[in-house]
Amino acid sequence: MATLNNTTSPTPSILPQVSVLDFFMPGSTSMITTIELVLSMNNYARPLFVCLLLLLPGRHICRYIWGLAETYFASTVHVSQSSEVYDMVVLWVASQPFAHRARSSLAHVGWRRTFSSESDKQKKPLSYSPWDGTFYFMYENHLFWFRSAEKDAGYRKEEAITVSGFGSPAVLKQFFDHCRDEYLKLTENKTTVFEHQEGKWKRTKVRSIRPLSTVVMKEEEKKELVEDIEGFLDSGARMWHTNRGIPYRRGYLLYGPPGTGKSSLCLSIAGRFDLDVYVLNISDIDARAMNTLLTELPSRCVLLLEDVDAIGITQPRQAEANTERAKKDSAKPEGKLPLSNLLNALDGISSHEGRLLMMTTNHIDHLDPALIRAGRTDKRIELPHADKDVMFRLFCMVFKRSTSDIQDPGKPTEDDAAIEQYAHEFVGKLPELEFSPAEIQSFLLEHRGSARIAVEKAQQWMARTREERKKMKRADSFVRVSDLLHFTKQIARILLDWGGKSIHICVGLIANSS
Ligand SMILES: Nc1ncnc2c1ncn2[C@@H]1O[C@H](COP(=O)(O)OP(=O)(O)OP(=O)(O)O)[C@@H](O)[C@H]1O
Repeated sequence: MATLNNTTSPTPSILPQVSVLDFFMPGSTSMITTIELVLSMNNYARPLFVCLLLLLPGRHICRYIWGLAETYFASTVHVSQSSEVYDMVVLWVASQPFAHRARSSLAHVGWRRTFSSESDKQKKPLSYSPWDGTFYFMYENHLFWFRSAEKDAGYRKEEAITVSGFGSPAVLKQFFDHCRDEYLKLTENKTTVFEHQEGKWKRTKVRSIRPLSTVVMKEEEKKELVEDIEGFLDSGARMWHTNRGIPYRRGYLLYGPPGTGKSSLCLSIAGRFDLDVYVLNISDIDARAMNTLLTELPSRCVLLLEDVDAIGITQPRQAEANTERAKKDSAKPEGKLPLSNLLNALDGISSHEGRLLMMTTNHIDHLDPALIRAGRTDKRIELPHADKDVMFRLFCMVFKRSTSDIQDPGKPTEDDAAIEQYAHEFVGKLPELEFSPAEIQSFLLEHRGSARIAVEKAQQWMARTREERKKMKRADSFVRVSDLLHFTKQIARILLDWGGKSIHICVGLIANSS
């Protein structure tokens, strides 16, 4: 109790003096009061109070010391979201225990499954990665910390991460190599497809490699293509080209009607040579963005330009330069990339060496000769509608048993000889070069439970498909007629307008002259 009395009694006696002090040193009154309060505290309260007082600046001091240590002794690697390294690190981090304990996380739908071979049983599985904070972990007995935050990347926000650690930068690099190895394990036997978004390459799909044998086409042509690419990707090929001053690039054009396997062949080739596919959507970008994207391509990859006839770059260059209309066209949002820019980017000084260019088109005759001249397009491969051989092989591919198929034990299965027999019957019922492999495959899949039923229904399907095509053609020609009517109306309106104006001018002139 005595102590309590002591704490209260001195305060009023010093007030008159401190108010004068306060005049010269604002805040000194309360400081002196606090000191007196501490001095008058009992033995337990005093150290407790002192500890609390120390703790407050202590936190700042610690942070300051940590900052200094980080600046002078830690190594840091920065990774932006648009880089593939981001996936490597975040995938590794997401699989670590500290990530599961993180109180702040970013949720993703089906993200890890993109890479792994987990079954698709679960609908929209969620995965989490630590987000917005600092997360500490041990790697090879070194303390590392991972930070993620949103950063300003010019006109938009971009997620960025940093990984830091004390000690030699070599350990940090070793950590990144480890993340890379884990990532490569996940993408083994997979083809990664990149597309561009906001001027940056972004991984959009990771697909299981499609075996080349599943793309049904003329075998000699396929073999020739594979050998050509093998030669191009050979370890000594780059030097060979350099020594002879020949640009180290190769271009292929795959052409044919829709659904004949052009895209499938590109993906399959990429898988066969363990290359990633970069899909360039030309209708979406201007010349500058395209140049930047091309310079960011890795040293070995497939650059895919799909439907080159349909992207507004097909006008011959002469016409492009001369006609007013072409100038107007080039201002349109679609096809805003002039052909000359594309050609320069593909094989000009700044173009990328070591890439495989694959272009696909449904209309080779619509293409500018400059785009498909030798040197830009080294090989042209036609993928036509299905002939007898293609139909036969498609049939066998769908119905023959594969060793990795999961068999239904209750279901009788036909042996390969019987399937081949059915395949011959099937081929006999359909005409050559009328249907695309995609159409035939789709029909066969409809009846994949029974080869016999597929054969029985083949002619019915053929008649139905022909009928559907006729209807589509009629609808198409109707659209064309209505387009023509619309066009005629426009012309008539312009003529009337023009005629009206001329009469008006003539009347005006006559009136003036009289
Ligand atoms: N030659 C083929 N061999 C095996 N499958 C094929 C073949 N052609 C088409 N298909 C199948 O048809 C579907 C469509 O094929 P794909 O997209 O490769 O055709 P495409 O020629 O690129 O068509 P488009 O010109 O419309 O882009 C795919 O599922 C593919 O498996």
